[in-house]
Amino acid sequence: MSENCNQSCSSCSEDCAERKEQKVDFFEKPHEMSSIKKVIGIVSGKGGVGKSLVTSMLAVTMNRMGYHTAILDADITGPSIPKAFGIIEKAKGSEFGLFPVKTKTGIDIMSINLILENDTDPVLWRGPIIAGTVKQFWTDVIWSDIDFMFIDMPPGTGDVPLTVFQSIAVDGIIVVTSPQELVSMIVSKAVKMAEMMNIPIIGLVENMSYFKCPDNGKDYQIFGDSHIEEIADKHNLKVLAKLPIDSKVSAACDRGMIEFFEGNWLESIAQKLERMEEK
Ligand SMILES: Nc1ncnc2c1ncn2[C@@H]1O[C@H](COP(=O)(O)OP(=O)(O)OP(=O)(O)O)[C@@H](O)[C@H]1O
Repeated sequence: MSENCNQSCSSCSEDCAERKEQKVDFFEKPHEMSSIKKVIGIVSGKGGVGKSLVTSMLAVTMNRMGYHTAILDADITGPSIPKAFGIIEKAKGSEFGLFPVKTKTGIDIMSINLILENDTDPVLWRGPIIAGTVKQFWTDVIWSDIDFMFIDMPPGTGDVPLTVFQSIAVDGIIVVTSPQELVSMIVSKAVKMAEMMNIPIIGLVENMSYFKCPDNGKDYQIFGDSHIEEIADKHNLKVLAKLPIDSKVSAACDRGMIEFFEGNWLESIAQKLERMEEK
């Protein structure tokens, strides 16, 4: 016990043996007309590492396997999901709630850009408003018969992702990293956050891991040697996939054609998620 103990664990940050955790359930219920079997959060330590790409590709991969998938784009200040799927129409509502927009292959999507009149308008909102909007995507949107919902989380481990994890009953998270960032620190932060929130980490995905030269077929580690395996071992986690830098993938995102990407990099993750669904 700290020598300055004031007997109030809720206002103290000491990690002492006497600490009494207060278990408060802040979970929000989804819309009463919604049916969502599994919810997977995709997180990253910082922006631009490919979190939205991994979210999109996972939804596409599981959709190809016959599951009804959905994406809740919780990245309110940097929404990139509608563009990757080439969605230009806006979300519609009824007296009961708001409906997600369906992609060409039937994936249900909700994103701030499907509501804003002009999707180039910046979202200049403070944290609580942003977190409130994400909560509404969960409580006010009618998500029908969803087998797997993927949440593209806001980057980092700050206020907004914390509120989202407290409000939405997430079944597991996948951490996306890239070799050039401070992976060790970022994974440690994500692991701590998941522990605090009591959410299982399904594993790590290393994006932009290597480049496969089309001329000689060799793999080159453009951003230097990867340390993802050691880091995963340290935290008793699994490396679920390593994605190459592939200009066809970024071109597909830019043209709104991510549903038609070719590659099976995420199939092993999809099979792992499939086993979760059976439980
Ligand atoms: N493996 C890859 N190969 C080629 N381009 C990639 C790859 N991964 C991501 N990109 C491109 O990098 C850009 C950033 O990716 P993405 O939007 O998925 O990152 P993010 O982590 O979600 O970023 P933010 O948090 O800012 O939304 C996109 O243009 C995407 O197409």
